[in-house]
This record gives sequence, structure tokens and C-alpha cells, in this order.
Amino acid sequence: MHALKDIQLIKHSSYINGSWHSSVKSLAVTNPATGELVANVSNAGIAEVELAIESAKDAFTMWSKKSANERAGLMRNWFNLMMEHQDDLGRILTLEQGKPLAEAKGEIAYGAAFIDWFAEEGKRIYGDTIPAPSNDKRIVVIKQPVGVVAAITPWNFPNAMIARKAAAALAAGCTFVVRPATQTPLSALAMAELAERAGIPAGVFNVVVGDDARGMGKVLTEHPDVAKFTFTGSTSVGKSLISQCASTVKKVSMELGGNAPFIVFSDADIDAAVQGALASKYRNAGQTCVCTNRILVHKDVMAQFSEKFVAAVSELSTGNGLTEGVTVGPMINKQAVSDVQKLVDDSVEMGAKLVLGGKIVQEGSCFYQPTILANVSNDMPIAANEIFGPVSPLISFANEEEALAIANDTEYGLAAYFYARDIGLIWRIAEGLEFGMIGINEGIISNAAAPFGGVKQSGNGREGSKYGLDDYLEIKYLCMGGIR
Ligand SMILES: NC(=O)C1=CN([C@@H]2O[C@H](COP(=O)(O)OP(=O)(O)OC[C@H]3O[C@@H](n4cnc5c(N)ncnc54)[C@H](OP(=O)(O)O)[C@@H]3O)[C@@H](O)[C@H]2O)C=CC1
Ligand SMILES: O=C(O)[C@H](O)CS(=O)(=O)O
Repeated sequence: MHALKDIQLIKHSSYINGSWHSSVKSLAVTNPATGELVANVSNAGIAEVELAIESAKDAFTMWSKKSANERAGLMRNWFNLMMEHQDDLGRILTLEQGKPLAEAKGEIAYGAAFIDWFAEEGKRIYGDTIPAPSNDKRIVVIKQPVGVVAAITPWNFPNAMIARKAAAALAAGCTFVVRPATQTPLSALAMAELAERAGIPAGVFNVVVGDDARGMGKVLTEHPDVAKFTFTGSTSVGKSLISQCASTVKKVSMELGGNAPFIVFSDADIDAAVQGALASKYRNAGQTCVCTNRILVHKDVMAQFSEKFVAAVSELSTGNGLTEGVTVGPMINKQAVSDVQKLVDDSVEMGAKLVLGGKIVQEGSCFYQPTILANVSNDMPIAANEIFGPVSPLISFANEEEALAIANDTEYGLAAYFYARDIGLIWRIAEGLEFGMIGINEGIISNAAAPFGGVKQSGNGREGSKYGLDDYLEIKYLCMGGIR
């Protein structure tokens, strides 16, 4: 920790109503690269969640009555502080989550970009006037903030997944309570420290840290004072949270699992496709919901693509994310490593061919070798499941109909990618893929200006872009009568 310029960014307790709340119990935050203790943090629970919701409710009138300009000014302060402290925030993130420092700093900039984007977007929450059916009436439509927003976020992007939600919520005039993943609370608490320094008033942005995910989640999804619930995480957990929200008919948005196909057509730029697959697959050690999960290659270019892709993956350097030059960090924990190992072993059993890697780097660690499997079929576990690890399954196809059929043969529909140059093929495939986001000759597609989200069992709603505000607003229809 001594490497931090501003040690005050390391906070050890939940941030509720503008104060730091210590609890008797504590939870240990450990570094997945070394297993070493990073920090002990107060282990809050249901009582703190209820207090945070009450605080957010109390702050809502004040916050929602501020002008969009006033809210934007405070959010701008927050953005500036996040960028000013990008190095420290990146280092904290790498220590608790493991991704290489360069990626972690990139995540800080990515998260801050949402604060920057929505600070401005909040000024453009327009309504409508609608010609009335009779001349004694006037119809006006206004948009108003939904109220208190509750969020549960994952460990794989412990800064950006919070920023992507909180920025839209605050810009809309909502107040916000987030319960971050147990394994990565420090990034969320550092965001709260900077929100306080930015002048964001007490009760507007609250972070409650605790390992009772189920109990805390029950309050966040069922409390009558929470107007909207937003979640990023696995589809299985998302489903149970959606059902918990039903009891109070909350607005819900879900960013869930994925199984992204990466399709290389015979007319693709193979070198570009190799670089795109490398970036999309091995970012965050493959632990992102939009990571390439299956690589479909036209049979005529499979040999050429495989040779170049194996060479590129062989160049990846696995190690501690704080070490200069490391490009693939550890996985989040040992369970994640064994889950991936099982997918690899079971698929090899079914006929997949191990071309590169395929095992843990060092017994007892969280490091898994960048891996490539060939001769994979879509029914094998490595293709049918979301891998969430640094493994590339290669699947061959003969024509565009077969490519689409394989790509769409999944309950997920978050991101898909393909490389091709024929404009007719590009449009047919882009329109035929059943996914919410499509990278065309591009492997990295996430940014604050674009609507992030999926279809099928990858979730609902969109985050980022002008569309990202809608989930935090209610439409109100005003009908004015008696006007002659
Ligand atoms: N769509 C997306 O953007 C993302 C999707 N994912 C998906 O999540 C999976 C891996 O991430 P992982 O963190 O394990 O996902 P989980 O869904 O297990 O966890 C996500 C968050 O939900 C919390 N949580 C878990 N169970 C419950 C529950 N019953 N009630 C309330 N909260 C709960 C977790 O808390 P705790 O940490 O304490 O367990 C964590 O904060 C992958 O399948 C991946 O697809 C992950 C990240 C992003
Ligand atoms: O949760 C995730 O995996 C992120 O949403 C991926 S991204 O937004 O950083 O692409």
C-alpha cells in the first residue's frame, strides 16, 4: 500500500449518509495474485443497508430538486478527482482484483467516462408537448427521476460497473445505494471518498460493504423505498434478484452473462482478426461478460488463423498485475481456476484438441495458462458454458448459414464479433446475430457513448449512451383541460 500517493483512498468501512460506518465484524480483502491480505474492511449487514436506503430516501428531494447544471457541476468534480487519482485507483483495483495495472487504470478512465458522459446527458432530459385531440386540452409529457436506486455489482470491474450505474442515476436526479462484491470493496469505497471530496451531498451516493450477499440483496430488492434495482453479474443470480423485485414491482435492469461468438469469415483480414480476438478474449484474464467465448473460423482460413493466433497467444505474459509487462493477471480465486480446468478437461474428453496451455501456472495459485482448444463443437462444455477464463475454443464452419446457426445456439445474447469485408455479408450477419452488441472488425466495443446491454438471458436495459438514462426516469403525462 505504501506505493499509493494518497493513502486516504483506502477506506475500511461503509459510506452511508456522508459518514464512514464501522462494524464489529470485519472481512479480509486479499490479493488474488499473492493471497496476501490487502486490507480488513468492516463487514456491514442488513441494518446498514436499511440505513443507507433511508439516507438515500431522505436525500432524494434535495438532490432531485437541484438543477441538472448543479448536479453536473458536482459530477464534473467527481470525474476530475477520479482522473487525478487514476494511478492510485488503478493500483487499488489491481491489488484487490488482479488485472494488470494498465488495464486497471484503463478501467478507471472507462468508469470516469460514464460520470463525464452523464453529467452532460442529464442536461438533455427532454419532455414533449403533444397536439391534443380537442382544442380545450393541452398535453405535456415530463420526465422525472424514479427515486432511490439500489445496485449490486460484480468483482470483475469493481470501479466501472458502479460508475456506469451511479453516473446515470445521479444525473437523472436519483440517489444511489450500492453493495459491491465481497472480494473487491476497496475500489467502491475509494469512489465514495472521492464523491465526498467532490461535494456530492450526504445520502446521494452510499456504499455498503458486507459478505451477506443474500441477506443484503433481499433488502435491496424488496425494500418499498427502493424504486429501481440494477444488477451486473451472473444470469442465475440475476434471475433470483428479478423475482425478488417483483414483490414491490421495481424497475429492474440486468447486465448478465454472455457467450460471445467471434466469427472469422474467409474474406477477413486475418491479422486484424487475430489482434481482435486476442484483445476480446484475454482482457481481464477472460473474466468479462463480453469476452469472446467461442472463436468460429471459416474452414478455408482455419489453418492460417490458428497458426497466427497460437503465436500471438504464446506471447502473452501471465503474472502479478503490478509487474511491468504482465498482460494476463490471476483469476479472481481458486474456485474460478478449477471451474475453468473442468471445462477444459471435459471438452478434451469429448474430443477437443489442446493446442496451447491447458493448466494452472503454479499449483495453489490463481494463475491459469492462456489456453487454446481446437476441434471444438458447440455442444462441448467449453463452448456451451460461459468460460469466464483465458481459454479460446476454436470451432470450424463451412458457410454463413452454419456460422449464424452456431453463433446463435446459446441462451445468451450479450456481445458478438465478426471479421469480414464483403458489405452484403456484413449486413446479413449483423442483422442475423441474436445479440445486443456486435463488434464488426473490432474486438473492443465498450464505451460510455454506446448502449451496453444484451438480449435473451443476458439481461435487459441499456447502460451508457443517451439510452442509459431512460432506466432512471419515469414518464409523466400532464393533461391540461378547460383551455378555450
Ligand atoms: N453482464 C456483466 O456485465 C457481468 C456478468 N458477470 C457474470 O457473473 C459471473 C461471475 O461473476 P460473479 O461475481 O461470480 O457473479 P455473481 O452473480 O455470483 O455475483 C455478482 C454479484 O452478486 C452478488 N450475489 C451473489 N449471489 C447473490 C444473491 N443470492 N443475492 C444477492 N447478491 C448476490 C455477489 O456477491 P458476492 O461477491 O459477495 O458473492 C456479487 O456482488 C459470470 O457468470 C459472468 O457472466 C460478471 C460480471 C459482469
Ligand atoms: O461486466 C463486464 O464484464 C463489463 O461490462 C465488460 S466491459 O463493459 O468492460 O466491456
